[in-house]
Amino acid sequence: MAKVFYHNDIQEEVLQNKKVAVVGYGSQGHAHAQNLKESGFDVVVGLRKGKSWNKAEEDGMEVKEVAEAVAASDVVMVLLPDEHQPAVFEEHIKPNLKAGAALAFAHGFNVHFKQVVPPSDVDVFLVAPKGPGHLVRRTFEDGAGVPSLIGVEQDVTGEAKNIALAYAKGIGSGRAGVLETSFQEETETDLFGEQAVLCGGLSSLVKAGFETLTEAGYQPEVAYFECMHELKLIVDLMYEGGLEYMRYSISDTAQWGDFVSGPRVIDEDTKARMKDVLSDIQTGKFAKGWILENKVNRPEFNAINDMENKHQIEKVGRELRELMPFVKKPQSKEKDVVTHGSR
Ligand SMILES: NC(=O)C1=CN([C@@H]2O[C@H](COP(=O)(O)OP(=O)(O)OC[C@H]3O[C@@H](n4cnc5c(N)ncnc54)[C@H](OP(=O)(O)O)[C@@H]3O)[C@@H](O)[C@H]2O)C=CC1
Ligand SMILES: CC[C@](O)(C(C)=O)C(=O)O
Ligand SMILES: [Mg+2]
Ligand SMILES: [Mg+2]
Repeated sequence: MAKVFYHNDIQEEVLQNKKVAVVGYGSQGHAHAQNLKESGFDVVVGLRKGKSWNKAEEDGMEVKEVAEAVAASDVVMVLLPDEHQPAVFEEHIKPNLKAGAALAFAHGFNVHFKQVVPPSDVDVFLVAPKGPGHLVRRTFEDGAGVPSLIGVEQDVTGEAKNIALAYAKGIGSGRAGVLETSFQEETETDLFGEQAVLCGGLSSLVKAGFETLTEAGYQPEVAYFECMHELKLIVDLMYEGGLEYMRYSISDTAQWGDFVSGPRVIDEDTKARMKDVLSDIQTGKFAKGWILENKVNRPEFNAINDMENKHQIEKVGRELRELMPFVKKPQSKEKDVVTHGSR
């Protein structure tokens, strides 16, 4: 089994006398900054003036322009959207990085695909939480945490791994487990997971199920509860006890249906297409396409996003969730207004 580091295995002194700049205050940024601060570390948030700046100040954070925050810090965690990192890095981060400082990321995309080339006199590591930023914060507040991967790309001080471990502990990941990886493995597995399973695969599965039922004449509300709402309840069981515990809780009829019909829906052809998705990630084809899409201001991204938000499952879901006050209002609602803002 891979070595997994937990809270008590990790020494945090190596980070205690250092200033940490968290650049960006979005999904990951607000969680890292607040968790690290509450873990007793000295944190400054690096931003441009605007929505996130105001939010970070309201949350009681010390906030500076990116260049100023970087110049004042020993560890610089880059938590900007991946597509904005190269420009901000060139203009504001690289010229202000102190020799011997550490440059850190929560995803290896830009370093692995050489969109960001760090100077040779700094440590470079990643601490990549395996969960959405809002859950990095929420689980921390609940006394738990989200697991993280750490990886070291450059180690000029000889302390890069220990700093990465202390950082991971500071955001709460020591409570869930910290695993060592490389930038390549983190980048490729993270992109694959979000495309084939967690986001792309799942949203396509949910929509296909909803459309199959509604096109057969069933009520959209019934289809929504069946294919979207109940998914969380089923996944919670998998999170707690794997497929086995989920299958223990469901009826034997459902379990038999799982065994005989699941492989009819997700079959060897699906797996072959998953392998194609993985191959496009490994060869850099996906990254090239995403970088180009951003260079031309995202026409395809925006068109698909508009269309997806108008899907019947979204409309019926909004109406039904209004009637379930116990369902948490998504903080990401703000994302609709701010685009990539202070979520
Ligand atoms: N989202 C997630 O849960 C996960 C993300 N990651 C990784 O973490 C990193 C951050 O992602 P995520 O948290 O989603 O990012 P967000 O899209 O939430 O980041 C938005 C933040 O970046 C700021 N920002 C954007 N452009 C600039 C700029 N030019 N100058 C200064 N600040 C800017 C925004 O400020 P403003 O309000 O001024 O626009 C805002 O504070 C990425 O590498 C991602 O892959 C890793 C694991 C999970
Ligand atoms: C699953 C999507 C993710 O990789 C994440 C929350 O871990 C991301 O890039 O947001
Ligand atoms: Mg990701
Ligand atoms: Mg991820």
